Amino acid sequence: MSTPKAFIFDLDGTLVDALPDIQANANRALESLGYELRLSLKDTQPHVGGGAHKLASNVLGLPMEHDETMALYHAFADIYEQHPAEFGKPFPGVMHVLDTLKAKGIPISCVTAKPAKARIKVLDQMGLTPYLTLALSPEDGFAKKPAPDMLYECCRAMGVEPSETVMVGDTRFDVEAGFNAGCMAVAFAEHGYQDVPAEYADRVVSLPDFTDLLKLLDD
Ligand SMILES: O=C(O)COP(=O)(O)O
Repeated sequence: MSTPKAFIFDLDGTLVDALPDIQANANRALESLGYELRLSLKDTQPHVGGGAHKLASNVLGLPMEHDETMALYHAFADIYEQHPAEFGKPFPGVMHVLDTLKAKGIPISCVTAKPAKARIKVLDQMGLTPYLTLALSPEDGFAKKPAPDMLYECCRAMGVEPSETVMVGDTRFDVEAGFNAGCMAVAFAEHGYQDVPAEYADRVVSLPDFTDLLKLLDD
């Protein structure tokens, strides 16, 4: 494999351990709407990666377009903006990887299902914004992962082709988005919230340690 010219990272479960913030904010949103239901970390984990609207639908067991789903989605997004990084932090190795890529002049972008305003605050508060050429959420006007649209836009902004770019994620949405975009490789962060989808196991670069990503670079 030739040396990648750019990297695109998923946010939650890949760059940032956001699960405790997602849990806390989902519970605040449920409480604000009068539900008695509360989520444990374990309850919350399977719902990360598909975005806040899908999380609301899954948690309530109601269709996406249902009024209660919409109300929980909007409450969650608003509350997340007020509490973007109470517990979460970058995973071990993330800052080293970003510093190394930056020092080598390799551009980096971020594509997430997270609501846009929450994403901006999370990236700011965790000190990640200065590393990124571009960060996008579906609310910015793009189809959700696994559609490749946000990845294409990031490649345009970074001045590279998808075939010169590595996608790094921790869910099926990320893996499929990377392959749908025609990325040169898809890397899977094992510190994230899901196991690598079995049918992709032999096609992804697995990262037991996040800094293994740097092995894709020439010295
Ligand atoms: O489900 C979420 O909000 C997180 O999405 P992400 O894994 O694409 O960052």
